[in-house]
Amino acid sequence: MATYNLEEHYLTEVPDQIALETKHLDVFYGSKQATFDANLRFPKNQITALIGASGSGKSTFLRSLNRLNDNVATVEGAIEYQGLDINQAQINVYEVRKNIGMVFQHPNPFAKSIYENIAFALRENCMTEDIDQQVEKSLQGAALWDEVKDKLNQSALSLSGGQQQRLCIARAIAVKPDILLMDEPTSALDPISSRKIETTLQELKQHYTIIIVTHNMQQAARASDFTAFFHLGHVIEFNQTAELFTNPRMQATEDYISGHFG
Ligand SMILES: Nc1ncnc2c1ncn2[C@@H]1O[C@H](COP(=O)(O)OP(=O)(O)OP(=O)(O)O)[C@@H](O)[C@H]1O
Repeated sequence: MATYNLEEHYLTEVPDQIALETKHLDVFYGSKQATFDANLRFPKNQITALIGASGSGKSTFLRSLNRLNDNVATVEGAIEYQGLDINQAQINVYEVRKNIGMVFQHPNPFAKSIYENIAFALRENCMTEDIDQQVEKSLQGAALWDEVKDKLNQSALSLSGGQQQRLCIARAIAVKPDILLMDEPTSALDPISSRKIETTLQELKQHYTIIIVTHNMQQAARASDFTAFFHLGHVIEFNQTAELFTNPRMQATEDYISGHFG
């Protein structure tokens, strides 16, 4: 497939602050290439949605951003964060993951109390000061505090799926990352829980840059500021979400967002 020229990615307004940038990112599983020459700039304190058909390389790309593909795939190209290429072998991946956190598709709280889920993450990262306060702050950030403040010692597994996912968000933000990666964080949840997380994202973006993979077009349109469209491993369009959904430049984007794909 031809490489698309995405000099400015069709952006109608180029954002002034960039939190993370990929340059010529290629990802291979053995000899099979899953992501081709991905050049994306993620605007700071904004939500960017990654959309595209199943198998188009969204998760592969997302997981590369905080080195979760180490030992799984070969990732070539640069991932620039705070002036460093964090895709270099000598970079400390634990430090990368502290700054660039991940929330997975299925809520995965530890089989510990609600409190311990967060306190444990803090201790693991040597953040042992004011743990009670940090636990409360993180739960408030994930819009869960009011629902759990009277049962912090109960098992996290006693929470509903939506609450568990917000606990995972609280755990991710407890260690004060800069960037939150989210891989279909609401796909296992009911619509009300999903909407609650979408609302939470709007609060979180004041403090974090968020990159979210979603299959839900309404969610991408409602919740994100920017959208990147992946097609057969290529990023073929990137723009302000409102613009991409109302005025897609590429036929493949139009086909996908209007449901004529596959
Ligand atoms: N661990 C792996 N080993 C080998 N191939 C993989 C692996 N993970 C993904 N792939 C392949 O890489 C390609 C991209 O997959 P990826 O999961 O990134 O797509 P996606 O757009 O996130 O799909 P979905 O929306 O279904 O999650 C697919 O062809 C997939 O089969």
